[in-house]
Amino acid sequence: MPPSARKSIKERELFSLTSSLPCASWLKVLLCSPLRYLWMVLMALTVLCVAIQILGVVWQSRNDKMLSKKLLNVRFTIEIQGTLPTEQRDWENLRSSHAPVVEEEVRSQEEGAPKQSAKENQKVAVHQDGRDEPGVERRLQVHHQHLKLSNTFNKVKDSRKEERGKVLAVKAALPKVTLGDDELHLGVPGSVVLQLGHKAIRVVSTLSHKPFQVPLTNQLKSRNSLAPLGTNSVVAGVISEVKPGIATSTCRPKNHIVFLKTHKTASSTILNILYRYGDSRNLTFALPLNMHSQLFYPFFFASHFVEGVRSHSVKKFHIMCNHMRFRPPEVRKVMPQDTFYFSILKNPVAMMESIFIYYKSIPAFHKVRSLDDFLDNSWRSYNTSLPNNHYARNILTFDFGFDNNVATETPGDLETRAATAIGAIEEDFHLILISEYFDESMILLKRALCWSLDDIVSFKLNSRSERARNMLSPHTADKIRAWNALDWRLYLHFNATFWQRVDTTVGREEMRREVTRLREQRAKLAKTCLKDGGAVDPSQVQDAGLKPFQYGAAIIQGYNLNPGLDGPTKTHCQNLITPELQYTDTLYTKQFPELATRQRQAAKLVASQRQLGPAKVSPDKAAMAGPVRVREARHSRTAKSGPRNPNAQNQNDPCPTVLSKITADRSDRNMP
Ligand SMILES: Nc1ncnc2c1ncn2[C@@H]1O[C@H](COP(=O)(O)OS(=O)(=O)O)[C@@H](OP(=O)(O)O)[C@H]1O
Repeated sequence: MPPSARKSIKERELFSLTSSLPCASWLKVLLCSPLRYLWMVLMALTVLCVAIQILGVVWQSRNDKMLSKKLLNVRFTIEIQGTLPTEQRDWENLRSSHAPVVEEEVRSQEEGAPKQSAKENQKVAVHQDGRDEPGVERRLQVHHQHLKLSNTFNKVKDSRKEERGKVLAVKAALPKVTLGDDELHLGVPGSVVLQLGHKAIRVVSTLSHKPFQVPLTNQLKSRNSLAPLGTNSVVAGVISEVKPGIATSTCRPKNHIVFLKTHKTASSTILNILYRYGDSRNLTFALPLNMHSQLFYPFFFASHFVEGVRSHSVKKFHIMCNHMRFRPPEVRKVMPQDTFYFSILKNPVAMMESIFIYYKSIPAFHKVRSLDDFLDNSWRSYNTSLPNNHYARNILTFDFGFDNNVATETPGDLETRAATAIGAIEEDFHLILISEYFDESMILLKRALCWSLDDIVSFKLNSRSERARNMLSPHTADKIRAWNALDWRLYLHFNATFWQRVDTTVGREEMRREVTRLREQRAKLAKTCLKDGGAVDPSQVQDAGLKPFQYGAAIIQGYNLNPGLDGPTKTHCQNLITPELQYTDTLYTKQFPELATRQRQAAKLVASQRQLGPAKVSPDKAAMAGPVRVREARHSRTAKSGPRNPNAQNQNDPCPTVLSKITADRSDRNMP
């Protein structure tokens, strides 16, 4: 039907156009209908939707391809062993400055689907050995609390854009989680936790099919140019099997270790732990030259103090842990680049009480009647240029390699010096433990080194009998804190960072549980090994070879073994209670059998010559085992000839003549 006259000219034109078209009449109806514009819009939308769908399919298939490529290149084995501690150090250094940023990032990303993530996590844990582990949600939550930032995070964010995946976080030190007596190591320091934006599969693993380069930043550069932190950090791997929703993890025990053995801080107990660990695995110790018991303390450490360095007879050292005055560049000449550095501090108040008894013979303490007497008249009895007086003041600061004397009347100087020491220690050490929280310290150490509970169980060594202790008044405690102001600041700082670390890496609740397990294990061992269930006075120690070194006015306790022990149990029990000096000799003999024979012969010769002169050894000390007795004999002589001012530059190193003299009679043990 032709359009009516009322229809507009436009419609008429349209009609004439459509009538000429070779198409169906419904199209003509459509185009001429008053709703034609609506129809046209609808058609356009339909075309748009189809186009979007097609694009989506192409996009998805591209993502699929990338995901499978990525998963094929994820591995749970760290191929380049040496890089891990370096990475951990990165994280440690970066922690303070960047943590809030990453945590914010992690929070904002997790808030999107918190429940889903947790649920998936629960399903996804798998043990290093491949066993599925149930109930890991809580641990993974703990683990997520400790996500820390580094530049790596930005790097990963970039890669996220490329890969269209979703990076959840980069993590500093993935914690081990404990499952009964077993431990699940949730990864390695520097692991990347990925949430790939694909079908809700969450992969927790170490990433990278190619070297994961971390940009070198100021924070990453160590003050002493330690490892070029972050560079060449490679965590490579291949995943053999990917189960959707399965988290994977790994953590490799560290065995390159430096322990700065500070004085009167429970360091002999830690030394015993390290000795047993290394001994049972045939690791090589950086032992003092010529069978000495200390690394020529109180001289600043020098690499040639270590047996095997100058002779090049040892190619690689694993553990260095004898008393030394720390000097980082020299230590690094001996130890591998990826070495883990740790030490321990003690409250200077309790420490001073112990030191005063133990080192009563040093010039500073020799003539005073009591500790209060010394503190009140230190201006008279404390002469910095006399040998061994460094024991009397800020001994921690001294051991870490700093000047222990400070003018307290100039507070600015004190604060600057304390801050410098703290900064340097933070840079040089991965972990600082606290003697007052020994068991908690061991848990932190266990986690940091990726060791087992059995590795860190110990008995208290080098402890004084109750009879040789003095109560201190609050006033005396105040005086000690003022006198040892540098040590006090160190202690306050590292006590705080210790608990921060507990909170951020373990959590108080989990720490309590782990400490309980450690104590149970210790109690079990004590029942098996110890005759009297605990320590006894030295006079009651039956095996002279297990008698601890006695010094000053202290009465240092020892242990007796349960009768009837044999085989590996006896060896294990015996190692647990072997005092420092005896164990050091044993290890030296194991590492350098020929040198040890020669040293013993030389020592015998010196001892027999000395017998011609007046004997200066007390009956109690004379009853000790061979090596201890020899050391004891030389001890009183060298105490008098120790470095006069160990802080002076020319005292950094014993000069060759002094060294060869010391070497000849193995008389380095100025003080225990
Ligand atoms: N496990 C544990 N927990 C807490 N305290 C402990 C532990 N082991 C040893 N100790 C105490 O540490 C003091 C001895 O320290 P050191 O072994 O470092 O002394 S030394 O410098 O090697 O001579 C010594 O302190 P005092 O007894 O107050 O002198 C030991 O009792």
